[in-house]
Amino acid sequence: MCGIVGIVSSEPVNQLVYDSLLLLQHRGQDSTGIATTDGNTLHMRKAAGQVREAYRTRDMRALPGTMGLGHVRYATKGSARNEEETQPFYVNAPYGIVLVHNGNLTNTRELTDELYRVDRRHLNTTSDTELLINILANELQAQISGTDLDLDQVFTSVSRVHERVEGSYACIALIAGHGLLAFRDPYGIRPLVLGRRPLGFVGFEWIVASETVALESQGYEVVRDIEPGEAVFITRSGEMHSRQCAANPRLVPCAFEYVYLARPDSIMNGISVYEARLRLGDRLADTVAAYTPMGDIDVVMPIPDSSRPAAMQVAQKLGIEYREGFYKNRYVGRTFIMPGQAERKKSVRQKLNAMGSEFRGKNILIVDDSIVRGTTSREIVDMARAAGANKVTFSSAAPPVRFPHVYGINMPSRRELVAYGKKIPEIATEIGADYLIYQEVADMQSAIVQGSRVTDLEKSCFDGRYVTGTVTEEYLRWVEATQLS
Ligand SMILES: O=P(O)(O)OC[C@H]1O[C@H](OP(=O)(O)OP(=O)(O)O)[C@H](O)[C@@H]1O
Ligand SMILES: NC(=O)CC[C@H](N)C(=O)O
Ligand SMILES: [Mg+2]
Repeated sequence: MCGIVGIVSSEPVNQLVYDSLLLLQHRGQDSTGIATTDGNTLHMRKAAGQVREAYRTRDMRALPGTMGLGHVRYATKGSARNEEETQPFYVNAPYGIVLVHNGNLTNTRELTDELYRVDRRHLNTTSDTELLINILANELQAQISGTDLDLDQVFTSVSRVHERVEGSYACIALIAGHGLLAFRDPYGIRPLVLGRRPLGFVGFEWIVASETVALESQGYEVVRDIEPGEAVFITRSGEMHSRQCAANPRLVPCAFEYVYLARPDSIMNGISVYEARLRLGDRLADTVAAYTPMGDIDVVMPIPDSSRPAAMQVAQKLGIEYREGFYKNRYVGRTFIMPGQAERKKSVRQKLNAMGSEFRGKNILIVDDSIVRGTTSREIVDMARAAGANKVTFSSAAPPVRFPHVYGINMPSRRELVAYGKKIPEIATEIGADYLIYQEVADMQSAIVQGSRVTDLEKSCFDGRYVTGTVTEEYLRWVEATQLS
């Protein structure tokens, strides 16, 4: 996952894009970039690290213009450390395009070959986003007949992108001199939402972003989610046009957004992330009650931050006291999205500290939102024991992660997953817990979608079923062999 935002206004947008990226920082910490346009010229600043460290005043001054977009990256393809792969990507024809992408393409080998052989385009990195912008540019170029660009040409190009590209992609592009284009893959795997606020007497300032938190915190009205397969084009003068560009769109959003990635105060596809996490806690409590003798638990404890809503609900439903025994260092970011296992492991210790008084002699039920590599759970169980806990029961509000995630979350390799090829008692031994309880897949799905129009979720990392066509055993092996450096 990454965080993306695009804004069309009649006033300078650089600060608005920056502020939006700060609100989306939880979606990516590797690098960031902003591009703006003041008519025909595209201005761009990119840097490694988080938003607050990346832009200085002189960088912001170098980003004039009334249309802009921005990106915070959590790399899933290529390299997290390669500056060349920091987004936005730029191509000079047609017109000049910059693009930001949240997601991961699964037919990159075929696309790389086609772009070279048929389209005669050069790729300079191994980023899937560079592929995507070149496919879009190529299709747009093929549509243009005169010098001007019309809506049909824009939307037909997006239809062609849907035909050629497989995987997940929520994208925003600026076409210099023309407008802002946003589109979502035909399954709507990654999120994208449209908002606006009044500007002047008749017009609106428009925003497109990964999460509603970027809209609401800045006073934008949430208009709606961009539909799977849909494209939205906002002209320089603020007219908004949209069209369904996919042949068979079907909403299958990523379950992991609700489990971990998104901020709890966002609403995605009509589902409040916070409420989904509360319901995950409710269902988990039932499973805990079914498998654990209740006398075995004195307190319920979350692992800050993401498991808090679920843990509160587990405690309430079981009628057991909720205590916060792990104190979180607010200056350490999210550990799961850091690149490299050594850094992730070290950061769990830096991030969380166990308070002895909450553990000594007690039987603890620890609740986390998910267990992926087991980095957090191993350290946490160890810390709980060192702080004097008696029995440690570990529970996860998501089911075991047993399959690679190929749609925009960096868990490409089965051997990295602590649950891969193991039964639950074996995983418990691996993380050092006395008992281990996981959410059931069906309970996770019903907890997330309850009361919404969403009927299915992209949950391949839990059940091994991939919604797009190209994900074969051979592909997974290739991903494992060439995984992110
Ligand atoms: O099994 P693992 O590979 O360790 O991954 C799972 C853990 O990583 C995440 O926490 P993170 O520190 O990233 O963020 P948070 O503060 O939002 O919980 C998640 O909430 C789990 O705690
Ligand atoms: N997490 C993402 O959305 C990553 C986007 C893109 N695949 C990259 O690696 O840069
Ligand atoms: Mg966590």
